[in-house]
Amino acid sequence: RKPRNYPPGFDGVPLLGCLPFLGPQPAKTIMEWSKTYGDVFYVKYATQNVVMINSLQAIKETMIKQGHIFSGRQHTFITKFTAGDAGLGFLDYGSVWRSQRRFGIITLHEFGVGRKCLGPQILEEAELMCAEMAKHGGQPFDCMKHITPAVTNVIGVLVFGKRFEYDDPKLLATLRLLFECGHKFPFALFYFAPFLRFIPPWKGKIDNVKKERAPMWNMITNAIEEHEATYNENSCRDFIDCFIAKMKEADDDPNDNDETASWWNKYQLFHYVKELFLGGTDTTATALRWALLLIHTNPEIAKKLKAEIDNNVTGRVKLDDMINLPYTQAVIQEVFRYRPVVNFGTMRKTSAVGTAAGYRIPKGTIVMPNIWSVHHDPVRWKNPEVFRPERHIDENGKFKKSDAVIPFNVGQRSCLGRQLAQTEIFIFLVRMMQKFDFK
Ligand code: HEM
Repeated sequence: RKPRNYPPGFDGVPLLGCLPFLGPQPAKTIMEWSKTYGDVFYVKYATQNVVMINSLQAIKETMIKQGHIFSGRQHTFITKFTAGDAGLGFLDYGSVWRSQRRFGIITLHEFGVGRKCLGPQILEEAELMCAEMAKHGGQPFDCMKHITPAVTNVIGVLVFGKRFEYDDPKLLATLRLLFECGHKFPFALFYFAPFLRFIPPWKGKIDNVKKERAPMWNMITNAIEEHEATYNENSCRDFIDCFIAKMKEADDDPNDNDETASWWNKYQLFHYVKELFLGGTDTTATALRWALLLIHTNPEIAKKLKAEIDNNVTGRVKLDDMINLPYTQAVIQEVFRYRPVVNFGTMRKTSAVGTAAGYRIPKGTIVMPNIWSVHHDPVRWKNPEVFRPERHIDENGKFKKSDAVIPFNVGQRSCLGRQLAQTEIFIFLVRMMQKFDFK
């Protein structure tokens, strides 16, 4: 029996729920279903009901206005397997998540995120990446082969205080794992249908990730040990050092019974570091890949973009140049609108009873925003399936920042790495456009 005033929805078939009906583009299918059920409705994923939020208005109503209710996470077999139920992204809502999140924001800011001084660091990596790309001498190549290591190195510098050479086995092991996890691992399937882990071929996928992740996990463990051995409280070199400082503070105050204090430990540090790599690399690299593909397949847009950059940026690009590049900003915003990278955000769980579009959402409900449907809403976007950066330019030729383009989701639980990703995408893209023609 459904709880009172529960949203309408779709149960599908026993055991699998709606899974057999989602098709190759689930976000598009869910958007289609919203025509029948409305902005807020439930679907059964395997055996679990998930409330889908399909409009900007309902996403703001739940994730911003009722952020204290709609910001939890559920722990399942797969969150334990991939994230140890630690780190940041899979912590449930509450004081521990809040204190770890605050630490993440402050520490990233300390090392330049959200400030102009980050620009030159990223530019240095962009230069090295472009040099690798130039070695192909104009012949076709897989751009991800160069973008992913470069983006990984940006996180590496923030977290470990150093970058890797592109042929370093440690970097290559990290990239292999990113590929295994990011592209081939059906996380959502295991989240909703954990029983599949006992059944071939799904069991094989779990075993494969276990094998592939060992070198990266060892690398992080070794880096933490090296940092501990060389730690100097007068000079915090990177994210790991800042976390060690917190661990020492907590050790020095054994009377501190606050539940957040016990989370300053090595297990948490390990999972936090791992998550910055796994959450921040493939996403940013994929956004850049979409940008290159869309520029390449739209020669008029490519020409306009290149002309703007050539006319307004002298020499190496700086973050200060952004203000003079409205069309470039429009292209980036349109890439995010058109292909949002993370269509469903990350599953949220309600920590108390909430409301959405007039329905009652019980405590403990899994809720998913459909970012795709916000970005392809035909009422807001004329011809949403057309890639058209001009829609983000106003009548005076200025860039119009849109609060309806939400690739990082919104509210207190939105992406921790938003500013970092946006800076990287701007610098990498402009530098590639300065160096190459993507014909
Ligand atoms: C284009 C690049 C990126 C996109 C599209 C993206 C998107 C997202 C989305 C949709 C979420 C879920 C937020 C929610 O539940 O509402 C998220 C969470 C998160 N992202 Fe990103 N992300 C990107 C880059 C990064 C980078 C570079 C980092 C690393 C610094 C990062 C770290 C995280 C973390 C730690 C969380 C969990 C936050 C929490 O639960 O408090 N992301 N991201």
